[in-house]
Amino acid sequence: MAHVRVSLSSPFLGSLVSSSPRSLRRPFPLPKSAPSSSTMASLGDDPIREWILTEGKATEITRISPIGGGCINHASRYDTDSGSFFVKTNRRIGPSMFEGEALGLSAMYATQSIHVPRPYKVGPLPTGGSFIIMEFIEFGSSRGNQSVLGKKLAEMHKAGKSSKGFGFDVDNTIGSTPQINNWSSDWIEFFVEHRLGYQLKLALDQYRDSTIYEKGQRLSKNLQPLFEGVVIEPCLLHGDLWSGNISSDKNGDPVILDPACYYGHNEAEFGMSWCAGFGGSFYSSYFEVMPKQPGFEKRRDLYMLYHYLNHYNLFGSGYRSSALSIIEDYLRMLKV
Ligand SMILES: Nc1ncnc2c1ncn2[C@@H]1O[C@H](COP(=O)(O)OP(=O)(O)OP(=O)(O)O)[C@@H](O)[C@H]1O
Repeated sequence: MAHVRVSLSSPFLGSLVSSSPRSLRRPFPLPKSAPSSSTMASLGDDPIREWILTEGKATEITRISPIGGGCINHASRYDTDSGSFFVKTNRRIGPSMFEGEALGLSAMYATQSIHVPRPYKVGPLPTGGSFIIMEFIEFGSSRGNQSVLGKKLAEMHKAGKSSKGFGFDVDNTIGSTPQINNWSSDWIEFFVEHRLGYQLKLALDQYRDSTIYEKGQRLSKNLQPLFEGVVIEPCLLHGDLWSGNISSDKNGDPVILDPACYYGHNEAEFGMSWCAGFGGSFYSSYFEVMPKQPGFEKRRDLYMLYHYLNHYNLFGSGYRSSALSIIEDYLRMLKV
């Protein structure tokens, strides 16, 4: 999914902070009558209505309201006599993007740990494009309790195990950049090839940035000392955990949305922490469930580097110096 990354601590985007990213726009009331035969005949033209009025077990859709906040997709709330549904549509991109999102949501949902919307249906739109229908979540007013967020995220990491190694069953996107998830039994190899390597090559191709490419490659070949004494089990990651994808439900429990899931080193989950505002209570609760591993602090910037490079590739040179200085600091530290 595409994002404009907004971090209160970001020196680049501070003025873009939206005051109410989750606010609903003006709703469009629908007629309350039961579906007529002509409506029924046209249901096949509208697979969203069709699913809601059949498998969704509703007999009428009472209102459809657009929801703001997203960047690349159109989001709506469908209110029905069997509850509300959250629907995203994209008029240009086929179902593969939403299939990736749905598989990620299903995997996280299956851990029964942190609240994520349950995905119901993905499909093509008859006029081109695609849709996803999922559980509608009524958000609460607060951002939720940091300590509970840390604990529940760690529970998800602990419960979400993989028998296939590092990767995911489908590729997905990080922002709008493809994220390759080919399975691998070796975490460093996976991270070097499909995370750092992909972004470095993109920077070379689109900006001809041979400096960042060559220094980044040199770092990639010398990562081993950062992982000494660490046992890395693949665990389910949200993959794009920043403040725009974290909320709370009306009970105050944390909710995480809009994932770019894969199975990876749990510490890679903190790669977006520079846009997430995690505090001390978040980390202490997290580490009670998923103990901190030796060298955690040394690897923290490495995992951020992937996302800084992605921001550089998505949004341009404002992020280049952050990415380059992380690379150069590591080259100095590792003496390579
Ligand atoms: N299950 C849900 N129930 C209710 N509201 C939701 C749900 N999922 C997302 N939203 C809200 O809908 C808005 C758009 O969703 P989302 O951010 O997933 O859209 P997108 O266009 O796919 O993403 P992006 O932000 O990556 O462009 C967000 O502001 C979010 O708060």
